[in-house]
Amino acid sequence: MDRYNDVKILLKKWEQSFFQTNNRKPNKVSYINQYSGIFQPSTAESGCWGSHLNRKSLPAAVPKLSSDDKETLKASAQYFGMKLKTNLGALTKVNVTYTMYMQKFQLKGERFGGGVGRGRGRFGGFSRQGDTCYKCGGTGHWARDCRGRDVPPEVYEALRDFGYKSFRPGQETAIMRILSGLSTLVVLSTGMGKSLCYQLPAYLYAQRSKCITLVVSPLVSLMDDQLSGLPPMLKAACIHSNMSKKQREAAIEKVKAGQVHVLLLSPEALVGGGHSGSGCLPPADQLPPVAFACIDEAHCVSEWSHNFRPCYLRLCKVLRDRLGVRCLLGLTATATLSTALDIGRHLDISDQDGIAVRSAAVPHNLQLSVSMDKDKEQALVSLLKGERFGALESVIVYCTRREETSRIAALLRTCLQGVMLRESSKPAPEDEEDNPVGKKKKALARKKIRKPLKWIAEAYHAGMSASERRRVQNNFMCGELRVVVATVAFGMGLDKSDVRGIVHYNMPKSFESYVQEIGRAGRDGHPAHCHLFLDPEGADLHELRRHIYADTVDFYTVKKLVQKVFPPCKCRQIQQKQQDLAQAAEVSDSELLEMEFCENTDPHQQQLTETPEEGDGGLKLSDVREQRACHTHERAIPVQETVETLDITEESLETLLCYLELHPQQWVELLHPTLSICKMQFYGGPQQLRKITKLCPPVAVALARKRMAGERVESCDTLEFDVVELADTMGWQLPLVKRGLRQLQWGSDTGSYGGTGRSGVHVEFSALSFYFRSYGDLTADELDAVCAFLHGRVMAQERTQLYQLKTCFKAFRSVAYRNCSLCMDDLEESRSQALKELLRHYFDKRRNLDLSKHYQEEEEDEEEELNKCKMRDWEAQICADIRGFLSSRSDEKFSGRAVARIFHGIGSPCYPAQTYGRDRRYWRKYIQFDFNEIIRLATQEIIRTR
Ligand SMILES: Nc1ncnc2c1ncn2[C@@H]1O[C@H](COP(=O)(O)OP(=O)(O)OP(=O)(O)O)[C@@H](O)[C@H]1O
Repeated sequence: MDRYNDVKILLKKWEQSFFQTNNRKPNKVSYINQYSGIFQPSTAESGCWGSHLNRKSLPAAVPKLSSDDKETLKASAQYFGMKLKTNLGALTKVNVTYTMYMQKFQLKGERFGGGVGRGRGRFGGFSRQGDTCYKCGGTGHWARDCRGRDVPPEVYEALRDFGYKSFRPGQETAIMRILSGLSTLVVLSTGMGKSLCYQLPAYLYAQRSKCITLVVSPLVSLMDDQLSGLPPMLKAACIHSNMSKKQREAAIEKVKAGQVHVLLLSPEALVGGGHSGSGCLPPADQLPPVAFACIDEAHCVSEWSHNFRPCYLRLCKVLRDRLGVRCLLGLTATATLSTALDIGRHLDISDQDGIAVRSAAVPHNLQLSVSMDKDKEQALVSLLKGERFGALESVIVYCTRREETSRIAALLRTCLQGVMLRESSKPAPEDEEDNPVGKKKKALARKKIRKPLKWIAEAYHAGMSASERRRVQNNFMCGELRVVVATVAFGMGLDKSDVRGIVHYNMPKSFESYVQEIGRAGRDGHPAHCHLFLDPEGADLHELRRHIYADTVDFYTVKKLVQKVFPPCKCRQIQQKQQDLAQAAEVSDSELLEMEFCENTDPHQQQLTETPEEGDGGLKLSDVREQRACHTHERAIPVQETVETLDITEESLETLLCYLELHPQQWVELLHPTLSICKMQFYGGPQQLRKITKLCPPVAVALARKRMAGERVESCDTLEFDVVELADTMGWQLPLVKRGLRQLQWGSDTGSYGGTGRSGVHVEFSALSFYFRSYGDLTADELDAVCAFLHGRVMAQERTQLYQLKTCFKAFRSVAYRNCSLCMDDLEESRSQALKELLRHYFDKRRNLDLSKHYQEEEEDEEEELNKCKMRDWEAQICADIRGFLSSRSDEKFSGRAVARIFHGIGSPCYPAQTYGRDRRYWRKYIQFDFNEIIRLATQEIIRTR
């Protein structure tokens, strides 16, 4: 009580002085600040930059309290509890969180020239006067209010070590945020120096303590190049699914031994999926602490982005939950403001500043033009001979289709034969001159560029052999090849700063792609030219629509998937039975027993208590669980089998499951992909199997289920079952069941085989599967709602993309020249500026990510009306062709969607382009007609011919 009175007197004094200084009573925040000020850390983990105080290292950093401290704390908690109308537990939680937070900032303050807790007495309250700004090391303000541009000398030293004199726009802000442990999204155009934003902090962190930086990049084929391109002072390794197991293990050993500063990972290597099975990284406690994680091509996180990759969503979750990473850095060259905000949400960037690092969409040194030529081939040749492009040494011509690249390359070789390059002068870029890395590159480049031009034009696409692609790329890199005619596969990760021209022979699929592709020119800051040929008839639009339709799924397929994801369970019946029994006035002994049995064997109730709550925001599984009979089951659907039965790609399947997880009611909770089928062979015959059932309950249950399914088990010496379903039924955790089954191969009490110590039991797990938790008691209405949601979501995505495509077409058309002769020598600066303005507006305007409604509204426009008329005129002919196609393949089964895909020239897992593309009578025949209309007509015909 004495202590309480002491504390009370002191705090009353504080309240008075607060009133005098601030002319108001302390509010809730002031109380919490004051309360937390009492509980100052007496120890601090020294020598770190703060952000790798992640989950792993935080508990160690919380100071130990003396008994005296505890008394004081208890007394003050009592006082503040009264003031804040809260309980001791809540206050302690606030206190500990706050202390950790403060500790991090103090450490940063210390790093940047400040001192820990300076100017703050034991009861001195929380005064910003004594705190140091983590940015400039000064006192009297915090970093967010810092007006100075001072960056600690250590950071500049590191910048010089990297060979640069100054930061480029955006780099400093991003680097300082990362060094402060604040998650950040960097949106900078191609070649603006995004890599430095992770390389420099990784270097500084590694200098300070033994920690690693994770860099996740989707460009697996380029990872080795990325690795060799890192500055020499950064020791790095990479792990991706194209590596052999031995190579991966060697890389992991290096990481564990602390020999690596930066670890490059493919998303699949981190989260599993694809053919790599589970992720490749060992558990967090076997790795050095993770300073921060960098996610390259971060737009793949946003489900509405032009390049959404479902495994990117799981990526953030894995980084946080499994590796304890708290600070994430997202890098992207193309994200509209709305997409950036969406990515920011996934990266948990709460403050607007964290996504403010955005640059103008198009670099100022690029000159843009568009033309609508009738004869594109002739126009391209003229353009490459003209004033603007005639002097350019390195040019990339982008085409949509692979076949077209070879044709155009051959055309250019013929038409540009003997045409001399026009004169051009090109001084060395300034900022790279003085740095050792830049100098080395430059010297190398000069050596290579001196080689005379040997080849005029070559094709490049993903269908070519790896060696052929390498040859073309190398020739282009060293300046021996002038023009590469390529699909978008060329250029990702291309480190050639003097590409002088980009020509789009076909329209790109979105503004994002356009900006990304033109961004490959003029990375050295010198003028570069970009030209786009827009098909006046809109043929490119039809081609690109095909790609959009390739990803969509019809209602029938959605329904089949929903049936697989939510198979019915017995939880509702069990619950009903329990309620009936409880309500009965007289409960017989036997009923009681049965009830007990139900309680004990209801795995889902049991699992509920064992399952950790995950995720945040929205109405989650945990909320819905309260109201349901079923508390979710663990399920697995084999990837390959599902791809074949539903005829959709693995990526589309994963996307659909992601949509279900992202729904406010979180219909499923995705877990790490797993091998779900267990095959067991008992070399000791049925006798050995029976013996093992007594030792291993999962085997007993598997055998019992087999018997219940009506199979004869007496002479059985093999078992095959879905191990996920089995573990769920038993209420056991899957890893435990799997481990138990695996151990049977070695157990001495399961029998010895041939005296080898082996038990004579062979256990094998196969069938990589999507593994998730889902409900089994959804009513018919709920299942319908899930189907409607999923299909609606797919359609919204389709319409959004179609709308974007159309907007893109209209924008390009609005600034297009009638033909390219008007801009092949001179360029009207105003048109180039107008296009840049359109792009800036597109990237900077905040809008709804779901643009499907706009598409519906636009559908009413003249063009659509015209298309509808055209469809009506052609309907009879299309139906006749559908009938012809179906009768030519009468022994095969088709859905309306499968037929529409063939008529649009879209391959699928069950109807591949290699087979169906051979019949030219139907393949791609109706590409200019609405895909959904063809589905409708085809479905009609299929029903009629049944
Ligand atoms: N502060 C700097 N000063 C001078 N040059 C720099 C600076 N930062 C980066 N660079 C140079 O800019 C070029 C492009 O950098 P980087 O590859 O990091 O760009 P990027 O934005 O990651 O491009 P991409 O989107 O193609 O991956 C490199 O040659 C690099 O050396």
